[in-house]
Amino acid sequence: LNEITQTTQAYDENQIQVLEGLEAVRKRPGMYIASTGPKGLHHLVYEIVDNAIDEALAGFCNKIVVEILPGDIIRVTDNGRGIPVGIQHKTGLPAVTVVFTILHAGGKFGGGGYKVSGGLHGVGASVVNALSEWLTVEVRNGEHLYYQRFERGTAVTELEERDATTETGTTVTFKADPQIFKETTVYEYEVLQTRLREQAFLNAGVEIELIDSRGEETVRNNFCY
Ligand SMILES: Cc1cc(C)cc(-c2cc(NC(=O)[C@H]3COCCO3)[nH]n2)c1
Repeated sequence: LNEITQTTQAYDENQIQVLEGLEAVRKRPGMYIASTGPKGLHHLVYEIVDNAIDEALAGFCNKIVVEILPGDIIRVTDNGRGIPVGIQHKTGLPAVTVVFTILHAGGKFGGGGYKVSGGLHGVGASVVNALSEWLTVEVRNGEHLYYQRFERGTAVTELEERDATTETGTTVTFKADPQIFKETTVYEYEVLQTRLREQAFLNAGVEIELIDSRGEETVRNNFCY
């Protein structure tokens, strides 16, 4: 009984932690991203790409695709191992759900929950999730495709196990929340292009492709050094 109680209890406490963390991000976005203007909007993409780059630095990914879809929806896909889907003992939640809902205030290098100038060092996924009208994550772990959807940071589905697949990788699709980004939610291709080229240069061996499919003609650029 204790085991069940423990899981149930942990779930409740963690639920509260999740809601408090995400509420803080939505209340004071400027504490977590540069601004809620165009710079902050583009920063959302960089936070997600940073996670895929971490996987590449770990040696398990060599291709990252960033796509701007109609409606200024962003899709980032990597061909890494896939974020773990196993249940995390502490929270009783799948690890991938924790990545998107628990505010890892300490960051990778310890310290407080404050923003570090260069970004959130690969722990910004929950911040992006909190500031998105909706976000979906798809994980391919070589056995199945897993899927989960969030709205303004709150899970609106469980982690669903879907079709079998031999592929591995992670895809995150999100729409920035116009309630947060009041000035604009339109991405500038050149701004993303400049930053992604830089990231490809700094992380030699990782191919980064940028695709803009918002217009009649799809525009694409590949960066690989
Ligand atoms: C596009 C995107 C967005 C986010 C938030 C994470 C990732 C991501 C995270 C990882 N990999 C992991 O988390 C590691 C860590 O644990 C072992 C399996 O791989 N690959 N890709 C990719």
